[in-house]
Amino acid sequence: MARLVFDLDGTLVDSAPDLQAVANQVLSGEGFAPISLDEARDFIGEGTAVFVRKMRARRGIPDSEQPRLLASFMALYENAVEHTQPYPGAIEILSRLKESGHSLGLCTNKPLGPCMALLRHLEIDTYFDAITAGDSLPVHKPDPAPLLHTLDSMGDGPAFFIGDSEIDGETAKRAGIPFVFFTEGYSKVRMSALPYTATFSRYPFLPGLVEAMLRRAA
Ligand SMILES: O=C(O)COP(=O)(O)O
Ligand SMILES: [Mg+2]
Repeated sequence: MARLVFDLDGTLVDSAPDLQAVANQVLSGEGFAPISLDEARDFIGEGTAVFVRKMRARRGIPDSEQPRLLASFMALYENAVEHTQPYPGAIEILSRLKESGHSLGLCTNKPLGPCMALLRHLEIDTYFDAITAGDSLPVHKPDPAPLLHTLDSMGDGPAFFIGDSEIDGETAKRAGIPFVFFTEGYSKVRMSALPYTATFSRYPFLPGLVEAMLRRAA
């Protein structure tokens, strides 16, 4: 059986509309124009502090405002679940993989508060044997520590990291874990630039892919 660690934003769920809504509430409170959904997608991947930094830069808001705007952002982000949708089939396939005996983990740069609020909202908070969020450790992805920390509490077995971005690819590479690339998320680079072992675009393809990778690893 495998240890399957998933990224969250852009991999299991499309959360960009919620991040866009939070950003636009913060921006409108400061008298600035809103950001588009594409901009929100572009800013996701390296955690909330980086999202807020990129959002500020887009509107020319000075660095000195980072702590204050990050705090306003976090307060609204804590329960931002309403506009987030799982990718088609993601939840069913997670549950099928779990029933087949695989161990599931989550390694995200989303902070633990909004991460858990979202998992509870989707009723999948009990699916995971280990969860490492963006603020669980002093470092976050692409540092390999969060991925290795997640795997540590998942027993034994071949490990795979399933994610949507170059940050995830880099994390997997530095941890020495094969990377499975979900192509429908928020990646900003060409696919050929990513160090992936396998790739999929639709969740129903994932169980077969996992079986094939396990056969190859055996
Ligand atoms: O919150 C982010 O910036 C990214 O989150 P992710 O690691 O789940 O993609
Ligand atoms: Mg992601």
